[in-house]
Amino acid sequence: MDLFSSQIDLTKNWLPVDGIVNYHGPIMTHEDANVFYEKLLHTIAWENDVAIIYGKRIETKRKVAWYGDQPFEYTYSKNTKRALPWTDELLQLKQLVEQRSGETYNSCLLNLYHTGEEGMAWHSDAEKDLKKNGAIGSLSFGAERRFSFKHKKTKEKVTLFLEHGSLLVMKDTTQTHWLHRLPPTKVIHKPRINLTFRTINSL
Ligand SMILES: O=C(O)CCC(=O)C(=O)O
Ligand SMILES: [Fe+2]
Repeated sequence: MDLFSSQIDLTKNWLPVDGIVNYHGPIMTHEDANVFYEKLLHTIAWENDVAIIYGKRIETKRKVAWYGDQPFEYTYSKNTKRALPWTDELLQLKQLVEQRSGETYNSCLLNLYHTGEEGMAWHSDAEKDLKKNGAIGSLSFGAERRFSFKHKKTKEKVTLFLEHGSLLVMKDTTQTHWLHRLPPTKVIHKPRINLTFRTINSL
């Protein structure tokens, strides 16, 4: 084994029980990650997300976009979106994430957090349209942010940092037993883009 090729153990499971989370660290050069970040910022059809909070329809500051192999309808935060056809950059990134994770995906949800004050609350990605126990490949660009898991029963927490150009893979029973969130923070002022590659059950 070449101990100098990588400091990161890809086989390490960050969850102690009830699921599998592997952090691959950056999977491209810093320069390539910069190019993808700029391209995604300018070519993705970013839209404000809507959420229902205490029965009220609220537009989030965070922006989202949804792409896929087919015009899948995907219900996310009680809001239905139709997937757009892949862009060149998204297809390249999908291929890279598929190679690195050894999984396949047919869709991608993108999130744009303009500053650290935008985040995502505790949730799991286990909507009925998503393949049960399917892998989710999460690519991050821009500001490095903290990402946390919380066990639904024991409330045990696990936290890691998601670097520019990095890949995190959540698989097995992770979504059944664990919540995850992107906590807001006042100390980060730069944007972050996250792509979660997923598998939608197609009819
Ligand atoms: O921004 C992230 O790292 C996670 C986003 C997320 O959990 C989601 O889109 O479901
Ligand atoms: Fe999620």
